[in-house]
Amino acid sequence: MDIGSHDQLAKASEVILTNRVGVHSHIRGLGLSNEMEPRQVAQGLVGQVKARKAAGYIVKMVKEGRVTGRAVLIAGQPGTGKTALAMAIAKEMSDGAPATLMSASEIFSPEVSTAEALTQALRRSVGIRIKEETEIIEGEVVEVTIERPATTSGAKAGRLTLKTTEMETIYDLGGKMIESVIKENITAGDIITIDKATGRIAKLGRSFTRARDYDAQGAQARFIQTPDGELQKRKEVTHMVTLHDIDVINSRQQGFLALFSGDTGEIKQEVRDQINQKVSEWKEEGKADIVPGILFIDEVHMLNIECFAFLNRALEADNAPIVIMATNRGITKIRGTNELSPHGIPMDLLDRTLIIMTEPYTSAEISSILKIRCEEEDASLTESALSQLSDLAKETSLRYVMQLIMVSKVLCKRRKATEITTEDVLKSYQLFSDEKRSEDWLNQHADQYLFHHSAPEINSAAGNSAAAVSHVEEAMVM
Ligand SMILES: Nc1ncnc2c1ncn2[C@@H]1O[C@H](COP(=O)(O)OP(=O)(O)OP(=O)(O)O)[C@@H](O)[C@H]1O
Repeated sequence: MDIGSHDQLAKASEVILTNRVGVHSHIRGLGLSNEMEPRQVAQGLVGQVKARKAAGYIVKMVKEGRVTGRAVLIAGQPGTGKTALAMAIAKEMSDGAPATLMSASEIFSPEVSTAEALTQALRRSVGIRIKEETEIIEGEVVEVTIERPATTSGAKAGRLTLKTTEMETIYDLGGKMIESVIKENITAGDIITIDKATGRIAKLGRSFTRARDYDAQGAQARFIQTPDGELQKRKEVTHMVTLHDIDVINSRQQGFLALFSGDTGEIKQEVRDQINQKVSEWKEEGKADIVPGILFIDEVHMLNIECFAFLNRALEADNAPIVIMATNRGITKIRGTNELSPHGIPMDLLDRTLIIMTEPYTSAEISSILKIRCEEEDASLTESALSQLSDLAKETSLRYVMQLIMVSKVLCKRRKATEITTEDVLKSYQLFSDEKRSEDWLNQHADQYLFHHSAPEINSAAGNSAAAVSHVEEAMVM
């Protein structure tokens, strides 16, 4: 069999190692200093300092658990980083309270009502930190013996001797435990814990007394003291689940498997009432803490008046999460009505909302964002190609230009070069139209299309964009 040349194999492994790069994958946090001051470029975010600082205060309040049921609106022109900001907030929260990110259109589905979908989203954003005492066995492994059966059908038998500084015990191992011991590669001298309820084995490190046993210890070998006292101990562990997880597990017709399929259907109000009551009992008994998190609803203008009324009410409930909304709409109709309102959001909800405005980027900021994106997409480009992309972003949009990076990279690779040049950028710009050029095209060829409505304001916008595009083309030909 021909297993392929070295080159072919190298190419195949290159494909396997390729990481998928998402549109916001470069965002790692809000990039704030300890004093809550945003750095101009940090953790993948560029500029937008006022909005980042405001977002930082929201995160701080949520982390301190001091607020519940607030509404925040991130408003700004398209492509000014509203979703990027929400992603950064979610990253900042990653180790604590839950953060749910969704688009308003996800609320509408044939399976569940909008009220149910919103309730599920809200309850997914409230965490319950459950404290539990579990029994563990903790000690240093003195000896592990696993007897393999002579026939394939026979069961394995095993014994594990563990000790502390004060005692030593031999445990018989069942089939599952034997598997864990083999998988974790447990050997004499390891300090381990065994969760008695689940049988899960965790390696804590190697015993100091064995530090000189082998010359070749792994670089990360962690040496620790042999535990003292009893082998069996009680330890407090905490788990974080969301209210929605508890709802699903307790909703009989769903079962916990619905958590994996995401197909939870409607959950009865009685189930939720019982769970709320149980959770407040746990809270009073000190067994659990309620941790309200964040629900981010992008494109919030897509919600209709009923959804807004529902949200308004839901925010008044105890332990409601912070609802962060984002929109790029100006003064527009509230869906489901003929009423105009700023951002398409009813005034009563706007009135209780903290608004964070995002501002358009300067040329230098656009250039910085593009540079970060090129690094993220592993694309190296010449200085002139970068400034050409920045110019194009001003004429078209930041989003469109970000897409050109990947196309230019493919073109560059095809001509076996390593650095994207202005020619690659120009070619990709000519291959893929931006929104303004496609609109311009439609207006020019209106008579060849079906159902073409020529709106005067669209025509004038297209006229401007045509001028802008020809200006870019001129600049690129030079
Ligand atoms: N300040 C920033 N720093 C780094 N990347 C950014 C910044 N702002 C925007 N981006 C990136 O630019 C792209 C467009 O931004 P984003 O989707 O966040 O805009 P938006 O304001 O949500 O737009 P829309 O109103 O159209 O939904 C994304 O890939 C985003 O990650």
